[in-house]
Amino acid sequence: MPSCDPLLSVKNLVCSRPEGDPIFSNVSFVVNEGDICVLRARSGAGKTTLLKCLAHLNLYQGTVEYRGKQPKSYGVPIYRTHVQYIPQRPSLLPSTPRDFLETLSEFHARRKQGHVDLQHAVDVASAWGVDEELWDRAWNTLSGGEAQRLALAIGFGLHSAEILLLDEPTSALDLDTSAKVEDTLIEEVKNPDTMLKAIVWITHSEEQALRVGNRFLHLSASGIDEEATPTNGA
Ligand SMILES: Nc1ncnc2c1ncn2[C@@H]1O[C@H](COP(=O)(O)OP(=O)(O)OP(=O)(O)O)[C@@H](O)[C@H]1O
Repeated sequence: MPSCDPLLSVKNLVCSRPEGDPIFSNVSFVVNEGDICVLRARSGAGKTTLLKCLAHLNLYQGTVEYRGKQPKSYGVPIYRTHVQYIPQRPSLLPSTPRDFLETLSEFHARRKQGHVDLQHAVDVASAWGVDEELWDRAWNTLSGGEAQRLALAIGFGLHSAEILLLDEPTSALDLDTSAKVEDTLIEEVKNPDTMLKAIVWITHSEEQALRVGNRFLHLSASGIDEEATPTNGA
């Protein structure tokens, strides 16, 4: 019988600065299959911090459950392949995109997470205008937009994430390239034959929020509100 648990369930999340004062508290929401949840808030409100909590990369209080179970019951590394955070600035990674993809794919193969299609990542990046030679350049020599597209393509190529947590994924891209990336991501969520089932997507752009989102979440220090349309100037 199919599970009736939401894909991701977040209850009473609190995340604090090292000094102890909370960045946000009382954050509760669910993510269901087919959702592209746009997450907006003023700068510094804690959007990146929230995505890192969801990926179990930050300490938090409260509960995060993926398909009804907490990250530790999957093993945190496995959990992170299913609920995958893609940072805004991948250029801080060591080595090259190809090395990173191969390292991750070896990890996935070892854990028998299914087929690891390296060529798929290369093809997706090409469709987004990334030259193949960039796969072998050091991350820190790539432009912000090149690094951003390669990091996203790696997320796709691994075919293991059911939920992508995207931190301003097109912030470094021009409008045309951004539109291509948006279309690929939306199609991937809509297509029942692909692994990807939902996205939580941070954007400062109201226009982009309206293009990609079917749910609109607004984060503040006191919690998260769901809105019918994205908040102006978030
Ligand atoms: N490791 C840390 N130590 C201290 N403060 C931190 C740490 N990480 C984040 N913060 C603080 O937490 C707050 C939220 O940061 P976060 O990056 O999550 O905000 P954001 O909403 O994503 O911002 P932006 O829209 O500018 O990217 C900020 O005030 C930030 O300075």
